[in-house]
Formats: sequence, C-alpha cells, structure tokens
Amino acid sequence: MSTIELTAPDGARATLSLHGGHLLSWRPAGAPEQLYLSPRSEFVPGRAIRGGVPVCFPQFAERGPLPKHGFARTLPWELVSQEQGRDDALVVLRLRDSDATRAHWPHAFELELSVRVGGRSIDIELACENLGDAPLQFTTALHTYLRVADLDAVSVEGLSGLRYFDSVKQAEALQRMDLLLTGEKGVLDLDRIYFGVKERPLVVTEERRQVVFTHQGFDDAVVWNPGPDRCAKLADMPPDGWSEMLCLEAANIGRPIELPPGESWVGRQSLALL
Ligand SMILES: O=P(O)(O)OC[C@H]1O[C@H](O)[C@H](O)[C@@H](O)[C@@H]1O
Repeated sequence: MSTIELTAPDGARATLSLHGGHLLSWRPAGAPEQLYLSPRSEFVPGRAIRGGVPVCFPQFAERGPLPKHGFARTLPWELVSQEQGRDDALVVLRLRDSDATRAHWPHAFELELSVRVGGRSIDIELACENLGDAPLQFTTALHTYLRVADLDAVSVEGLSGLRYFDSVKQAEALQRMDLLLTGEKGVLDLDRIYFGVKERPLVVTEERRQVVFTHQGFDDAVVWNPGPDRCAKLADMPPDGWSEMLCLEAANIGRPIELPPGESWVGRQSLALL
C-alpha cells in the first residue's frame, strides 16, 4: 500500500496511507507514537484499516443505507501536494466521485484531507465540495484511535452537561459528570455520540500524559471502545487490543451537513500533546 511520510524540521512525524486517505501514525517532536494501529489490521483494497484515523464519509456507522461508515475509508485517494514549511510538514490528499462512489451515492463531490504536523500537535482537516447541480447531504467523522498504555488509567474531560446517544443501550442520556473514566466496569463497551460538543476542548489524561482534542466545523464527538467482548469478535483486533486504544471522533451526526451546489464544508480536528 502506498504510504506518505511527513517529517517536520523539528522531527515531528506522520504517516498516511493513500488507501482510505488514512492517517496511520503521529509522532510529535520528541515523543512516541500517539495513535493506535492494530497489529492485525488488514491493508487490502476495499477493506478498512483498523486504527489511525479512518475517514467516515458520507455516512457515519450504519445510520443510513450506505456501507458502514461510508466508502471514503475503503477507496484509493490521490496525493495532491506534500511540502515542508519552516516548522511543520503538510500533505493534502483528495477523493473525487467515481463509478465506485456513484454506485452508492449519486453525487459529484471532492473530498480533501489535509494533515499538518509540527511540534507537539497535528491538525487533520476534512473538506467537502459539492461539484454537482443538486444539493447533497452527509454525515461524517474523523474516527481517531488514540493509543493508550492502559485504558483503566484514562479519563476524558469536557463532556459534562451534554446529551449523548448510547449506541450500546440504544438510549439517550445526559453526561452529568465532567470526568469519563473509560476503563470502569460499567463503562466498558463504550459507544456514545455526544451532541453539541462544538469547539469545547476535550482532554484525555493518562497518568502524566495529556492530549487535548479541539474541533472546528464538527458539532458532535463519538467516544468508542469495544471492550473485551466486542473486541474478541473483531477479526482485525488482537484480543486485548481494546485496552490499548480509545477512539475520540470528531463528527457531524445529529445534524447532517447539507451542501447546496458549489458550496463547501470544512471540519478540523487538532490534537496537541501537552
Ligand atoms: O468496526 P468499524 O466498522 O470500524 O466501526 C467501529 C466503531 O465505529 C464507531 O465508533 C461507532 O460508534 C461504533 O459503533 C463502531 O463499532
């Protein structure tokens, strides 16, 4: 599979795959790998990579008639540009409509994924332009798999007061506390869509490490960990893989993005290692 290596002058690095327009690895300057990539992931055309940052587009999960999470994560993307700045490195990838996309979704569109890495942060930007002459509508997510040493020691802050849909219990609930302890027994098998997160920063803490997630253009956030039982059923995950990852996804699910002809939408997820 074709991969692209980005290296900023300060040594911060990222690796992307043209398959799926998929960010596979992020190593901030002077720090180890921050993303989880399953050692059992398949890297074959037509299948999604397990880990990194899959692009869910134009449908999140099974909330519609399209294949799960849409088609963007399973198709080949093109390289548009790659450059090194004074203190960062940037790559832009593109996916345009094709026979493969029109077989599922009858729209002319251009999707661009831009990744900028430098210092202790990474910006992942997804843009969609409607190239057709009819309006289009989509849901989307940047499905980021954060690597953690031990899920039991991880907490997420920034979600208090938000409504969420619990996809495991198939029920809505309110997040009362600011702290979400991801490894707690009652919380394992965590699959929640938090609505109206907007630009609130979400802070993931694990012992002395903190990663701050900030979003622009995304209204919602998904927190997902399969837990041991569901993980055992995922052929592309090792049995204990669930304890080494936490997905924190920037998403637009509750209110699909509607684009009139010629209009564009842009969403950005930034991760900073403190
Ligand atoms: O296994 P995948 O198709 O990659 O989906 C992985 C997960 O993605 C999201 O986080 C959804 O909320 C989950 O319900 C889903 O299980």
